[in-house]
Amino acid sequence: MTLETTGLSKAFGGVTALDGASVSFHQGEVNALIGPNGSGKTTYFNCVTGMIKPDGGTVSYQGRDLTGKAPHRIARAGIGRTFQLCRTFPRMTALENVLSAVPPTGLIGGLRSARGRAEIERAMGWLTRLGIEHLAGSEARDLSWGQQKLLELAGVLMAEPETVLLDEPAGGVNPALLDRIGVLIRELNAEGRTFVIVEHNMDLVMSISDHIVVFDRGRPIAEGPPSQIRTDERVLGAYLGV
Ligand SMILES: Nc1ncnc2c1ncn2[C@@H]1O[C@H](COP(=O)(O)OP(=O)(O)OP(=O)(O)O)[C@@H](O)[C@H]1O
Repeated sequence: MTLETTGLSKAFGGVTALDGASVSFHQGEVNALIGPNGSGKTTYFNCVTGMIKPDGGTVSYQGRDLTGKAPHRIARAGIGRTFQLCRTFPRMTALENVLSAVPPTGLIGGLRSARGRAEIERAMGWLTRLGIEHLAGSEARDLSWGQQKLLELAGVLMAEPETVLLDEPAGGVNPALLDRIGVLIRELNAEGRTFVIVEHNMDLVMSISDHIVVFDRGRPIAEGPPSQIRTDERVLGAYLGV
C-alpha cells in the first residue's frame, strides 16, 4: 500500500462530501478514482494533499501519518498533484512556469536553484518529454487547454514526486492529445511512479488503470481491476441511478 485513508470525512455546511472514506491505493500502479459527479473525488484529493483539513479520519503515505499536514509538507513527502481547472501562471512562459514549480526544498530554495543551468535543462527535459518544448518561450495563456494541462504536469514532475495525483487529465482535451496523455502516464508509471487519477473518460480509465476505486456519495462502493469494475452491478447502479 502506498496511500491509505481511513474513515476520511468532510462536510461543507449540510453537504457530506466525504463520508468515512477508507481507501488504499497501490504502490507502483496506475490507480483510478472514479464516481458520479459530486461523489467526493476532488474533496478526497484536497484532503489528501492538505488543501483542506478533513473533519475526521486519517491519511497515511508510505506508513507515515500525513493527516492535516500542510500542502508543502505533503509535497515534500513525495506526493504531487494537478488540478481539475489547471493551475499555470498565464503571463509567464512555459519554461518559467516549469522552473517556478515549488520544489520540496521550499520556495526560496526553488527560486534560487531555478536560475541554475542544470535546472533549466531539467525543465526543458520535461517540456520535451511532454512534447511541448517548442512552446517553451510562449506565454502559458497562449497555449491550448490540453497543452496547459501538459505544462501543469511538467511543473509537477519537476519536483520528482514518487506519487502523482491527476484531477481529470483528459477533461476538455482533444482526442490526439488524449492518446498521448494515456501513453505518457503508462511510461511514467513504468519508470516507477505511482498514479492516482480522477477521471470521467471511461475509455482512458479502463485502458490505463491497474486498480480502480469507485466512489458514490463520499465513500468507496467497489474496487478492483478494470475487468471487474466494468461489470460490477453497484458501479453500474451508481452511474445509471438504478
Ligand atoms: N468548497 C465547497 N463548498 C461547498 N460544497 C462543496 C465544496 N466542495 C465540494 N462541495 C460539495 O461536496 C460534494 C462533493 O464534491 P466533489 O467536488 O468532491 O465531487 P467530485 O466527485 O469531485 O465531483 P465532479 O466529478 O463533478 O468533479 C458536492 O456535493 C459538492 O457540491
